[in-house]
Amino acid sequence: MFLDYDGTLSPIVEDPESAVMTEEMRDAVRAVAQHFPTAIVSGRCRDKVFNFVKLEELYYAGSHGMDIKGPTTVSNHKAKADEVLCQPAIEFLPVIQEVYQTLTAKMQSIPGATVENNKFCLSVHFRCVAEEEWDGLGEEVRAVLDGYPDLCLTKGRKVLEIRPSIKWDKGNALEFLLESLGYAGHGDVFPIYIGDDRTDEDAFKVLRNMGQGIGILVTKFPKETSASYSLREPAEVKDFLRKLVKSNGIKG
Ligand SMILES: O=P(O)(O)OC[C@H]1O[C@H](O[C@H]2O[C@H](CO)[C@@H](O)[C@H](O)[C@H]2O)[C@H](O)[C@@H](O)[C@@H]1O
Repeated sequence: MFLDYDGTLSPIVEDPESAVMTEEMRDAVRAVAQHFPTAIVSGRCRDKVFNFVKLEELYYAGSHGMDIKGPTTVSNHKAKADEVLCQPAIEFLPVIQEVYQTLTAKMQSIPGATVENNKFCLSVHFRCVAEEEWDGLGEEVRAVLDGYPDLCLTKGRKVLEIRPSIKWDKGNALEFLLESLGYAGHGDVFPIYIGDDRTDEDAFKVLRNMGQGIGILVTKFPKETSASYSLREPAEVKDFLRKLVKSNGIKG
């Protein structure tokens, strides 16, 4: 089971640092993880996601999959429990931290703008910035990045994301996790990936190309997607997780 942290497990809030996971959601994820290897995949940094979720039995893939670590405790399921650590963008760490300092200084002049350090990537949030300032903010960010051709810029929901230009996304993270679990090439494995973000499409595509498992997009509105199913909001994700545990005759 693969879960995108933001949106599927936690609603969007004004302050990115104030995201939380409800106890009910934590219980639902804990129950699933008792029986199926479970990973949280997020654009946020791994430590932060762990602090929101606080479940040691999960795999965590932070920084859009560029920082993957296995569980620190064992679960009931029989998945391979070898130590897992994968950081394909490790050599970018100094440059990302340098750009973080520069952008933090630049964004001070734009009320409401914040720069989030996600270790192997950065997020410049403009959710709280006056709309007439958005273009100027984008230009400032692009001007900083002109000096760093090995970094790229993408746009999310009221957020600009800066990442190393390597071919590694949430889809690669999903493939890496399936391989680490010893599931690659096993036709009897059914991966489920739940996500709400544009960046989750890379993982949905992996499942579609494998012809195995399902991608579930969390959205209130119809959207073009490579996912096979949809759920409307985190509350429906929680119910789905509970039903999944029950339908397997497992006590959650
Ligand atoms: O991969 P995800 O777990 O979906 O993370 C994507 C981004 O999530 C966070 O941003 C989102 O939440 C913010 C606060 O609620 C909101 O302002 C923003 O619009 C959302 O995209 C996180 O802060 C980013 O670093 C992640 O990249």
